[in-house]
Amino acid sequence: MSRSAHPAGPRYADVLPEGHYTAPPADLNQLDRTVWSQTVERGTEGAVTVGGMDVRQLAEEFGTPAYFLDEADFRARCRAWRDAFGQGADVFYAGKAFLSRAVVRWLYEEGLNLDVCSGGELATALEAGMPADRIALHGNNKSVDEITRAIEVGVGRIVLDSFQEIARVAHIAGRLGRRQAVQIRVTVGVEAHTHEFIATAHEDQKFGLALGRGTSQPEAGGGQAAEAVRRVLKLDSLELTGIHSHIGSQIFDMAGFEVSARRVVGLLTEIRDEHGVELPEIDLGGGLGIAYTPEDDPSEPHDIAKSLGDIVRRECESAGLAVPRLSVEPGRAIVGPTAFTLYEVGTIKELEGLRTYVSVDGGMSDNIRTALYDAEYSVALASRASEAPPMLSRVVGKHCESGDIVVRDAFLPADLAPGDLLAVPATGAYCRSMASNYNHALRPPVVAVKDGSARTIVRRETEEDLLRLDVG
Ligand SMILES: Cc1ncc(COP(=O)(O)O)c(C=O)c1O
Ligand SMILES: N[C@@H](CCCC[NH3+])C(=O)O
Repeated sequence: MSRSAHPAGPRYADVLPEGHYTAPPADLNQLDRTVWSQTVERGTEGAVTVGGMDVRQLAEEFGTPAYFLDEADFRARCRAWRDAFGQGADVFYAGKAFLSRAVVRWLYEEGLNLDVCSGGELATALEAGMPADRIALHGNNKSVDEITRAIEVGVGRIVLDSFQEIARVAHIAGRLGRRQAVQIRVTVGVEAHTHEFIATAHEDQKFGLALGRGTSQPEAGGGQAAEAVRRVLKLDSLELTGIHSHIGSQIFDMAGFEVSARRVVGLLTEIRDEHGVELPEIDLGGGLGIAYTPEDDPSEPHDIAKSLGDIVRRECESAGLAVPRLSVEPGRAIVGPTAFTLYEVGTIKELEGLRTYVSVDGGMSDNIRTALYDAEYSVALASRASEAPPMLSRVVGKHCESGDIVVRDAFLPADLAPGDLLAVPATGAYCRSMASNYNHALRPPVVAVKDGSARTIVRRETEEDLLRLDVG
């Protein structure tokens, strides 16, 4: 079989999307530090290693596809966020990005709190020993059971998302004889520069209560949020501790967070003026972007902490407010860069003059983000180095959909062959947690690697797991 590389030059530009870099990287074997976790490197035999372990050995032991999570990198990121925000602030890891018992223990040990948004996430957190007072419960439609369990176990805060929920949480807390600490989630009217499906602070969407007038509750005086504050302050079973805003996800531009901070402090000022109450907390949510390709340039936790801290302090000083305790909820920025997915190449199809389709043994069931958000990823030949010329490739999965794409446009060596291993970096967030059983795929394991040893923290599904649910 002979496959030719596409000639460099204008033909790449003809088939690549506008804005995509058209020149292949100078060295296909080089692992760009911006997208790989800290212990990943190419070993002396040319294969990629993580935590001192060779991917060929990992594939042998754990199979493919599989997510390999660099535990040292995860812990280092937790510490970086913790240290950047310091004692005067709280970092809540957003469990929706990826949650397992091991992760909860690492978070606990590294001094982070946890944001959960379902009964399942809450159960995982509690089972792994996260103290309830370090847990926040989110969600735009929490069930009565979820609210009841959260109050019974004593979660540190519930973030209220609608007028109905104010009444619901108050009723349940009252029935249980508790006074529950709550924040109110507001939409601050910022258009975050990210994919439409993951922007959450413009007013026309399902989350939060609008700072502006809003449309569904015309009776709400100065906006839905102000009305929510009035209602909560009247309820004995609720203790309003702060205001919450989350503007979206995979955001690089800090300007949106600054506007959000300014508007949230503005609401605190209005609350002080109307009710004579100074709320002690604000939460500015998560949403900080990570590098999926070498072109992405995310901010460091230290710079994020400084920029958010400065703006909150400045706004509070000018309004004459005591500076509230700040919290943030990074999910992707902590776990995203810590893992890569390892696949085995199965079939390769060259479409003359267009690109080469490289099919791997997973796909949209282990990474839905490319199909869902047009997300961009990088990919590297991981089981060996190669001196072959670059070949414009599309890495696709094995599912029955032509949209089943893992990496839309990438350069791989032209001598790629079935049996080679490919690694896709930055798949720690929203890949395993959004994985599905489409086509009855078995969801891959998550394997933690550290200091030359590897252990499964979430095991691979089996056909028995699938059939156990099929009780017909
Ligand atoms: C309320 C809330 N907090 C935190 C996050 C975490 O976001 P990210 O993983 O982008 O940091 C999300 C998800 O976007 C969210 O909805
Ligand atoms: N799941 C999305 C982000 C949504 C975050 C949760 N509010 C992603 O993969 O980018």
